[in-house]
Amino acid sequence: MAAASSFNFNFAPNYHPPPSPSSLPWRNWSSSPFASAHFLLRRRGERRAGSKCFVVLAAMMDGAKPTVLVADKLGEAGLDLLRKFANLDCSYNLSVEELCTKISLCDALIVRSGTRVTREVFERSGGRLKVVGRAGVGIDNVDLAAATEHGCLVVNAPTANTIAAAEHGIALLTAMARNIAQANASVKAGKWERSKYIGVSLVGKTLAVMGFGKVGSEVARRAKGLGMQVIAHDPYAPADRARAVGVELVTFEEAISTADFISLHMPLTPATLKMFNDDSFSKMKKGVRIVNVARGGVIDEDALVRALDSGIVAQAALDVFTEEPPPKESRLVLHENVTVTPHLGASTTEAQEGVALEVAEAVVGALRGDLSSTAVNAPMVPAEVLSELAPFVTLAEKLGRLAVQLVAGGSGIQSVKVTYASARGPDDLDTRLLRAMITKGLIEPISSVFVNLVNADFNAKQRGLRITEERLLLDGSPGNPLEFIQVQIANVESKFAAAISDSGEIKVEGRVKGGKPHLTKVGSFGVDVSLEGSIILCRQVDQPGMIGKVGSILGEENVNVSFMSVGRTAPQKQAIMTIGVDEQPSKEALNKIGAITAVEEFVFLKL
Ligand SMILES: NC(=O)c1ccc[n+]([C@@H]2O[C@H](COP(=O)([O-])OP(=O)(O)OC[C@H]3O[C@@H](n4cnc5c(N)ncnc54)[C@H](O)[C@@H]3O)[C@@H](O)[C@H]2O)c1
Ligand SMILES: O=C(O)[C@H](O)COP(=O)(O)O
Repeated sequence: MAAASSFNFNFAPNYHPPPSPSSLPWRNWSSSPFASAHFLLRRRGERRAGSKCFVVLAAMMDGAKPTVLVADKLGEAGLDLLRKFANLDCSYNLSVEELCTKISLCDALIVRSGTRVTREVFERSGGRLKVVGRAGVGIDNVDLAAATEHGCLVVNAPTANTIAAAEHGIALLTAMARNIAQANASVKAGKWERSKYIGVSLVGKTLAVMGFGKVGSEVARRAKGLGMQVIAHDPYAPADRARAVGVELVTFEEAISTADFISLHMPLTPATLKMFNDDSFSKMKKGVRIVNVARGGVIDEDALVRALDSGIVAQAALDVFTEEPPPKESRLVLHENVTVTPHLGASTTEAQEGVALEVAEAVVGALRGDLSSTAVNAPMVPAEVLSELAPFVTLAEKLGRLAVQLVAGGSGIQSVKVTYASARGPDDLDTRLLRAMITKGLIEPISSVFVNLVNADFNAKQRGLRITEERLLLDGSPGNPLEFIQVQIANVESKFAAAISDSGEIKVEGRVKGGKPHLTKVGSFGVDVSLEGSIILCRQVDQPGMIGKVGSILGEENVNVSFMSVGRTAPQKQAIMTIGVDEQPSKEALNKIGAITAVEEFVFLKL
């Protein structure tokens, strides 16, 4: 039984709502099975031990210490850790031009929300920048698409400031309800306005938590402790997680129309941009109070001013703004019913030490090819799965390399079909890594780009390469993750005609035998060679003495033959000889092989 699927080229970054949360395990860390785990980072196919996950990255500066630019203030614990491993350049408040000038000398960049990491930054890095570390949660200040296109890993610190942000949300909620900021200013101005600052009670009121992730759920817990009725809206949060906190998940409309207080905790994405606008304010209960410790951009700030003026919104307490710092004359900031703080949600001593360590560990890990847990623009595979998949990862890349080298020059490759034959169901077999490695194998021999797990899909898309994946569900026990992988390139000519299968595509198939990748089929011919070094494929009329003839031509050239094998259709008919060689034979030697009378065609393939 085969289930075909065309692969989605877009390695969607976290925070860009996917169709289902489970399809993007690298988003929404609190609810992900990987939340507190470490992830394995890999460099150029070299495997390292790790406890949980895997990301391909080529970031190690062999020998030399990497340079890390810290562009926003970072806690000392993080800086100390970074110093042990890298040359640190702590330069704050850089202009765009200063940042772009420095970046070509840096292997990693660490920022908070104060620095925008734009496409220009990646472009001007000239390929040196391998990791961007965001010392915090929100990655809306990092151009993830550009990072991915440049093969640059983005990591964040998703957990260390959760409690600080939740506490700040509760602080704003209670301060707003009791006019603390306004009353404080009034007393300090020499006034004593007790009747002006009568507040509202929280107990028994309905709080709608918009975005039930890490911060939202902590706010919900605390609000319940204050005696509030808490409902939540989050299209991607599991209902059972909400139920466990005693919170009902409701629709957006229901949340905003029934709440006395609304607290915002979603990321800023194209989907959430200005989701609180004239239309949504018009559906709210008159006198609603709003807290925003998420991102300013989720509110249309002009619409909020109108809603405040009309009394639909009685009060707002805001830690974040569309533009930070907001303009001095901002009507919103100056509004008497608005309480503001300068993006202080994560600003506790504890949270800052925490994020600094969290991001420093992630960046150092990424640069070293070690453990990290927080990649936001790369898929990951659990380590236990990785250890099983490792030989198939090598096989996948080599099959891609072989297949593309079999294409005759001038044929444009557009369509590649990958078949995974396995007794495991799709839920038990994560093929993203294999697909990325096949893509790497397909692209690298014919281009100068370096393809890694971060940018594989992007590079495929750039080249107009459409890769479809098919699963062949085999009977039997799923002990092995895969029985074989097949790569087929359609609508092309081959420089080795025997590589064209009966159905007209270039076809190569491989299996893992004794932990080693083997090529087991070329076109319709069964072969069996270990995929090491390079290989010569020879189609010949099956007859005695061929191995000896080819062996002596290579021997004269001092080319070491690691193996030879012959697969034939029938005795005395056609056969394919596969010869493994450690060195590349000269053109003359290859021509001599081609001149052997029985040889009908041959090709030299580099692995
Ligand atoms: N003010 C601060 O200093 C501060 C500190 C920490 C976090 N934050 C911000 O708070 C927000 C939440 O952080 P977090 O750590 O809880 O992130 P999170 O990823 O754990 O949670 C975000 C939640 O929002 C949900 N969501 C996505 N789209 C949504 C939509 N359209 N409607 C409703 N929910 C949606 C997601 O499913 C997720 O559950 C982020 O914007 C983050 O940048 C601000
Ligand atoms: O997304 C976050 O983590 C918060 O907004 C904190 O941002 P900051 O690191 O700039 O304080």
